[in-house]
Amino acid sequence: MVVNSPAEVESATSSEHNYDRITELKAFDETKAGVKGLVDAGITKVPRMFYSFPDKSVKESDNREVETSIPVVALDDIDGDPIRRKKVVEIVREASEKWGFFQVVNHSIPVEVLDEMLDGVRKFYDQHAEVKKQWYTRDGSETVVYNSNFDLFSAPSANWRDTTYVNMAPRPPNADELPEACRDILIKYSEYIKKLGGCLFELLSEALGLDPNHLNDIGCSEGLAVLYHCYPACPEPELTLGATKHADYDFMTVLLQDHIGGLQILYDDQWIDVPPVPGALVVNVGDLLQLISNDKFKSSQHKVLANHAGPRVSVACFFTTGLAPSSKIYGPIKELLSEDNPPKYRETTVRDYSLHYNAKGLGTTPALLDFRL
Ligand SMILES: O=C(O)CCC(=O)C(=O)O
Ligand SMILES: [Fe+2]
Repeated sequence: MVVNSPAEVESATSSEHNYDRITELKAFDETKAGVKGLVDAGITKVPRMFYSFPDKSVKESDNREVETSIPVVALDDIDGDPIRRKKVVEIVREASEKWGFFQVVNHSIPVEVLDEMLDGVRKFYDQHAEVKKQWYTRDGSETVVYNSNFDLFSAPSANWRDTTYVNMAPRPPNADELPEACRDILIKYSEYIKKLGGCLFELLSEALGLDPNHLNDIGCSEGLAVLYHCYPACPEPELTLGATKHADYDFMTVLLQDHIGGLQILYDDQWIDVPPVPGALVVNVGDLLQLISNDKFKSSQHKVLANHAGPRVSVACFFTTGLAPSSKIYGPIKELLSEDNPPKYRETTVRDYSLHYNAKGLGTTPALLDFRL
């Protein structure tokens, strides 16, 4: 059966849902070669397991012009010039309330380091499938977790991407446990990102009207998980997605994307492009920051389109301790609450929130809603 319009995709994916999906998923997973393996083998049709469902919550026919796009903020001089810092905090506040997203430039990570990081990711995924296989696993306790679709067996549709995941803080792995293809730059880049993360959490604290150290002091920048993605060129990009609509499960994400583009955020029922800006990093508020800010800051849903061009690579740095054992309890920050602003969420640990999010997988209802009081 040849399928090409979204309506036909929907009908195919629902009426033929009993096609041998599980067998196909298992066969795909057992190749340990990911989506890149399919593309390298010369596939010309997107297999059904990757078909995405039309998103009924978004008005596709609505062509309203959106008057603005997410801001790009320059971070130079914010330590030496209090007036400039105030301006930057104001932009960060507005963007975090309205979009949950902004981009930063002049962030003190040299552009050569950004380029080297993206090159390292390309080098990792360009390795022969037999070499990469050693890292392919679904065991989250491994130091390096490379696979395609962490939720392959639970999500309604698979994404056209492969991902590798490494926890770089608070307990970084030994260098020799990391893949040689990107080892050195991964360590160097993580150091830069930890520093930048500390500085961004200061700005976010100030934007919430708190002491600059508040978010760092309560542990928001304690954990860093680095996820590097590969979105191979797709022969039929209209049938699938690079990443299904989702919000991030951490406090904050700092994303490095290459020149190809495809990242979009959902704002006022419309998809807005997050265009690649040379030298920029994309910053977004995660679910846990929305929770502790009691909805002042927004963890926006976003997705990644599949593309004929590629592979697109990106590096998403998640500020979270993820599934590591955690005893710290997070709930809406007391200083932000009042009679008019009572807590909107129940308390949780980072681990419990992450477990809940992972169990749901992408493409379901937002995990954060399940923590609302
Ligand atoms: O690759 C991208 O542009 C976005 C990745 C992303 O949304 C994620 O890792 O959560
Ligand atoms: Fe994301």
